[in-house]
Amino acid sequence: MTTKARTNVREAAMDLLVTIEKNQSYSNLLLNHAINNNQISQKDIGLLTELTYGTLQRRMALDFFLKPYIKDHKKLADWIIHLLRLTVYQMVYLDRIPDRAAIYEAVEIAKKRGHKGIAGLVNGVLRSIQREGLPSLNEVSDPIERLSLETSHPLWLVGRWVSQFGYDKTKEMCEINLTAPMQIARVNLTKISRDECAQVLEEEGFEIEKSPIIPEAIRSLKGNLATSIAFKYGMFTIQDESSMLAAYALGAEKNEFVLDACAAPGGKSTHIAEKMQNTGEVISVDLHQHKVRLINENARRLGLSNIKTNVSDSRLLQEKFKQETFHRILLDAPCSGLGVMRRKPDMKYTKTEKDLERLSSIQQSLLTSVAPLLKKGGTLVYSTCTVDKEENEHTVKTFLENNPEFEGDLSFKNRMPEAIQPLITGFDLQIFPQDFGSDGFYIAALKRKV
Ligand SMILES: C[S@@+](CC[C@H](N)C(=O)[O-])C[C@H]1O[C@@H](n2cnc3c(N)ncnc32)[C@H](O)[C@@H]1O
Repeated sequence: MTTKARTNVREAAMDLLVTIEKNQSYSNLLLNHAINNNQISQKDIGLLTELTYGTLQRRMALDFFLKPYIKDHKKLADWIIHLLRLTVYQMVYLDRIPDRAAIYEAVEIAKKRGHKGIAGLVNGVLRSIQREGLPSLNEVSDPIERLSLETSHPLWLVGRWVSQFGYDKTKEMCEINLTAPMQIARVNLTKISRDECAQVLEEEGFEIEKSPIIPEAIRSLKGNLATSIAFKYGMFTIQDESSMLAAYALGAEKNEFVLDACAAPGGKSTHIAEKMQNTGEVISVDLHQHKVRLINENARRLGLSNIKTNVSDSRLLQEKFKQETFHRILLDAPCSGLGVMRRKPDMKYTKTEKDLERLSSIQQSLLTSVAPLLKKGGTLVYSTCTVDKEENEHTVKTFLENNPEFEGDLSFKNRMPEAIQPLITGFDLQIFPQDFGSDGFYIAALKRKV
């Protein structure tokens, strides 16, 4: 890698970090945009991703390290702060980059983007850190505050998780959230077997491993599966293993009539439709036209003709469908997404406790509104990609208290993949990211009494 290319990558990472923070926009979307716009070479994509995600992931710890060396944080332009964070990230967490190289590159960027004085300041701060070392996190005596800083999770969230799940589980979760997630795909069994799909991808140059958890899932050890020819031919869907469990819990059978009430972009609808072997009908509803278009595109790519989409507010579906219409209903509710922080690290700093309260009331009203559409004896699955008792257990408990014609479905364990069954004791399941390395996810299976 030439020095010039490296400078460009760091500068691109710095610009990305500025934009992500300013616009509070999604890091994954902006990263792809930056790769295409800056014509980042294939071999530099890895470094750009690592620098951007790593600096975002570790932001609070990096600020803790920088604090004694910056007199007035507020006086510095945003890009200088991001440049300093980015460089300290390399110095602390990336062994393969020598400190002097990281500092040299930062000073060059500061010269180019600012003036001599700024370059001197950047050089001074970084050289002092190199000479005097980092402040120790052991100085923080409160264990919750220390964990929050060490793993860069907001204090309110760490405190909330500790009170809900205990310190040890929270620590494991915060630590795994700092690691890069694997890319997982669900093979479209209506088109091809898992073995055949793995072989096709290996012939394309990917390195594939079979999921030990989900019988139709594969893991990509090398390469972005979305760029494969097999993807274009609809042989698989990119989806996390935890998300695949929702269709298992629902257990839809051939020729049934199924509602997916919050369906876009269609990850679970298409899984359900595949499990029904392209028979029956899946009604896939979402609030937004542009998102519903994605469900249609995915269904087309996968060759599934048993999905019918509908742009609606699912709280109003009783105006469109008669009571007791569906054999099964999935409500994969809008949620705080605390289970997918590894994929969207910027989210850690934008979510607030208020968001969780607001969501809990939306989830409650969605559940109450779709429930009457279920046939007697039918199955209702409630799921979220979050780890929070208010949005999960509490939402379901309140629903059951107010709707005595529903009960927990204890038989759902038998429908789940074998590897998951030992985790299930009742009618619901909270998956933590540290359980299998998959996303944090919650599923509750309910039944309408006959
Ligand atoms: C967790 S995402 C669904 C992911 C989807 N099930 C999948 O597997 O691809 C939640 C979805 O709910 C939709 N949504 C939010 N409020 C809604 C409402 N009142 N009615 C219908 N859809 C809603 C959002 O637009 C979002 O696409």
